[in-house]
Amino acid sequence: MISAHSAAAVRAAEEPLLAARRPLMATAAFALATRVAAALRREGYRVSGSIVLLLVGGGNNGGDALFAGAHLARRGCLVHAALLGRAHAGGLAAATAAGVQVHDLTEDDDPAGAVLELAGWSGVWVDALVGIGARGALREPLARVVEALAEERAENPGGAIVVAVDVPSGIGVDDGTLPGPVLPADVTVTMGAPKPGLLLPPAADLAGRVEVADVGLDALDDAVPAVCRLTGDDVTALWPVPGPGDHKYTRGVLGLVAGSQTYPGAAVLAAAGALRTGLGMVRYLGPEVPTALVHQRFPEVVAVPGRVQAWVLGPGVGPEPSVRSEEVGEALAAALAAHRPVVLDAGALALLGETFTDLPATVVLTPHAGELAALLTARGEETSREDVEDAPARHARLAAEITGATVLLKGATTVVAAPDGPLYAQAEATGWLATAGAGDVLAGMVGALLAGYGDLLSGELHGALPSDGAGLPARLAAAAALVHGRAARTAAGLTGEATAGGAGAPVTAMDVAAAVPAALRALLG
Ligand SMILES: NC(=O)C1=CN([C@@H]2O[C@H](COP(=O)(O)OP(=O)(O)OC[C@H]3O[C@@H](n4cnc5c(N)ncnc54)[C@H](O)[C@@H]3O)[C@@H](O)[C@H]2O)[C@@H](O)CC1
Ligand SMILES: Nc1ncnc2c1ncn2[C@@H]1O[C@H](COP(=O)(O)OP(=O)(O)O)[C@@H](O)[C@H]1O
Ligand SMILES: [K+]
Repeated sequence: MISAHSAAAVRAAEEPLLAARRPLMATAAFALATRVAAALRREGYRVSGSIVLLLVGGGNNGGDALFAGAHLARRGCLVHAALLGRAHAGGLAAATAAGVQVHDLTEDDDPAGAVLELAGWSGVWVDALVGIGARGALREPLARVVEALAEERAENPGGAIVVAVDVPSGIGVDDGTLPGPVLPADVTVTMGAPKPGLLLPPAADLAGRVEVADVGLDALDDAVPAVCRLTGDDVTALWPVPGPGDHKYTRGVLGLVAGSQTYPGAAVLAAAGALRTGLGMVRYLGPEVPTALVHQRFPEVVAVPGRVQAWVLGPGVGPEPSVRSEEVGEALAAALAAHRPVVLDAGALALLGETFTDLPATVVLTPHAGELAALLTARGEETSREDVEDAPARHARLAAEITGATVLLKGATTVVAAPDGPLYAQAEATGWLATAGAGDVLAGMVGALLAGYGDLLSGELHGALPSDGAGLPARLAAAAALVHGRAARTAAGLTGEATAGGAGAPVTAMDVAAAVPAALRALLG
């Protein structure tokens, strides 16, 4: 698992070390210099003779860069430092002593022009304007400098390597927002632990490759992270694998109220997602047309009511009131009364306007940005789709707090929030996944996982959710999002790992469901 910690948590972990006079900045700077050298070599450049431009702000973030610049100068780089704030005194002295050429632009009439000129002949730009001490959007003149560099980089994408120190300057460190201009990085060297904004959209998309420099913040090992990203190993540990003692009822039965006469296909897609995820049985409850379609594709689906361990309600049901949405409402009331975990998707989300308040965290909502905006607005928090897209984590958390439920907000990076505990941010999807019905498949997958843990989540086995079971629905939802993303990559002809390159090829939602077993095989061995 990749764990990100808030700026405050990082500062708290630093405090005792600084009090004990541990040389944190020296350690950070040495790691930064090493990573800059490695980035140069990856691109096929020699370190000695490379020209490096340090963009230095007035805080310790700039101090890191100045000390790193001294190391790089001693390794034969030609290092320039553009000072855009009152520079860290020790760092400046070290840099000057090592032969770094210092350009004090704090009183310059046109700092953006001066930086652009230096940037034009530099092979690496080190962004150390602000780190975790940033407050809001970059102020002038930093904003203008960053805008000019970002424009130059967009026009000349194969140009300089951009290395951000700790975070790309000006991102919302704790919430992943972009309050103002930010220079996209190729590499972010982050100190001690990743910061939430390096995992959360939209800021995470500007961080490039994130490398963690170990500065010995051991206190963070025991701290609850602010944001997590599950890796393949976490999913392997979580995924229910049947043993010799299992039968279909112990593996989990999922009740599915999805699809309507208008959108019958969603029933098939949600069933496909659930079945490919692995569970004992899917019970489908719906009208004639979708039932026939489901049976045509999956004769193993049982279409009579009976015992279930979890529910998926709402895919392929329109948001407007209808006989079908009433059925969804009745199923939800029954599931809540029986303390069963439930996934609420599409049409079921519209029921949450005024009714069904105070939900348990075992209810998982799966909105996309537009649906989350509608849900929040219906709950008195006027919100547009753009608001959600600008701050996905904040809005997912708000919806979780208002409803009590776990919220899985779909997008290129899928964010999962419970009312408390860490957020999850999973980014393994490919753009090909943005296709009609892919969300229905995901709803089925989340439902199947909840069914696998259904008795535990219902508190039947343990009387109550065990303490390490708090946050389990969010972890399971994040695991489903990881596998869904990897299945899409597999179906598109990419390798499952998100780091693999290549464009791949279009996929349908059914292709994604069909690729889930292959994605799981790669994880479960
Ligand atoms: N405390 C330490 O000794 C360590 C600090 N580290 C580095 O220090 C950084 C944190 O340093 P600081 O607390 O000094 O803070 P920063 O250097 O991140 O930022 C503070 C500076 O930015 C300015 N600033 C803040 N918001 C701004 C805005 N919106 N527009 C323009 N300027 C703005 C402030 O006036 C101040 O000059 C970390 O990100 C990390 O890079 C690391 O070296 C590890 C050890
Ligand atoms: N740009 C993107 N890149 C990768 N995945 C995406 C992107 N946009 C959306 N997705 C994913 O595609 C799926 C689309 O789901 P959704 O919008 O609910 O579609 P539908 O309602 O038609 O099923 C979600 O899993 C979402 O996370
Ligand atoms: K920075």
